[in-house]
Amino acid sequence: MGETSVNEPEPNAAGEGDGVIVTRSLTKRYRGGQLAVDGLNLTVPAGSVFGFLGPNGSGKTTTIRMLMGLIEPTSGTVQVLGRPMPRAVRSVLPEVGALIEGPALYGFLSGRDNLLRYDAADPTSDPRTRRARVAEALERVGLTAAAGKKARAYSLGMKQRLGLAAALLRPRRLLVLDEPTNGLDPQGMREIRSLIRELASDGTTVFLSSHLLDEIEQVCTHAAVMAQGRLVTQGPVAELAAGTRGRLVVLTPDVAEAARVLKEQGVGDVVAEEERVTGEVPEERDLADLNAALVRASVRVRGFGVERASLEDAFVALTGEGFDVAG
Ligand SMILES: Nc1ncnc2c1ncn2[C@@H]1O[C@H](COP(=O)(O)OP(=O)(O)OP(=O)(O)O)[C@@H](O)[C@H]1O
Repeated sequence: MGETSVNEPEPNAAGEGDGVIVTRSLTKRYRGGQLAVDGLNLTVPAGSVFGFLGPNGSGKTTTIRMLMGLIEPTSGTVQVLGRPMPRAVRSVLPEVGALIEGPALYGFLSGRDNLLRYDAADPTSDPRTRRARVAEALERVGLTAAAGKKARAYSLGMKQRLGLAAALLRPRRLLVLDEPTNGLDPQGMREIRSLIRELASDGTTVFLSSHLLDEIEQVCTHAAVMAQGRLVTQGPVAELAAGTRGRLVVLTPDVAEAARVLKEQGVGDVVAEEERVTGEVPEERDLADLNAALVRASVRVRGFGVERASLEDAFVALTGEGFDVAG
């Protein structure tokens, strides 16, 4: 591309104030004609743990590849750390730690030797402090005890952690993690999540993709939701779900009668379970009126309330689809 660092635009302070990652009308159409990402406007605030959420095939990996300068957009722009990608890829990537599609490891080398090789591949790293740097990264991800084992003997979770350690060999302003807990057991997932929280508490912005809604709710401060290549919504996680009304839950021994009354009162999607009836309350209905109607019909009510809406409720409300559908 004939890129030189001389005529590369300086990091733009105003641009970065807008976000560590900013995409405008970002679009990718693959050669076969598949429109994988369609007009994406993404803004990732500095210091956030940003969840990039979507069912399989919704365009997450394609977007991440464009963010990292691995593939060219068909149209639209990407700025990472205030600089345009892929043009500024050489100056941006050293400040970005990435874990994409599983780390590339040498199975015949130990975890420690893999990291020593990674570190040696970085022309800016000082060989005199290499061992100390690698030891610190191993410690950080909890792999010190297993550092001498060959990488091929590592579990999937240990491989992910080794990949994270490689991303942490130098201080990073941004970490980009593609499905970091994919294939891990619940314990491994918890460990990676707590590591992500710890990194974020040091001020690193973390951008991670996931197809797991509850994972995003547990670890992320902000999220963007994708469906079929398009952005459905983005913002602080608390606000995304707050915009959606949660489900009405009535606890009662008179399940059949309660279900009948609620339907009659215009409640949608009424589901009767054992000692519990749930449903969707229309916007205009006052909950107090519903409660009064139940009491009038002599339904014995043990509990009456609205469950907090989850991100999944928000997704379903925004797309009219279940979250698990493959794109
Ligand atoms: N190299 C490619 N050539 C053609 N089509 C592709 C290519 N890579 C991905 N696609 C298509 O683009 C769409 C988006 O895929 P992408 O991998 O970005 O989604 P994703 O959200 O990351 O899904 P997953 O979680 O399954 O990886 C899919 O329909 C996929 O089949």
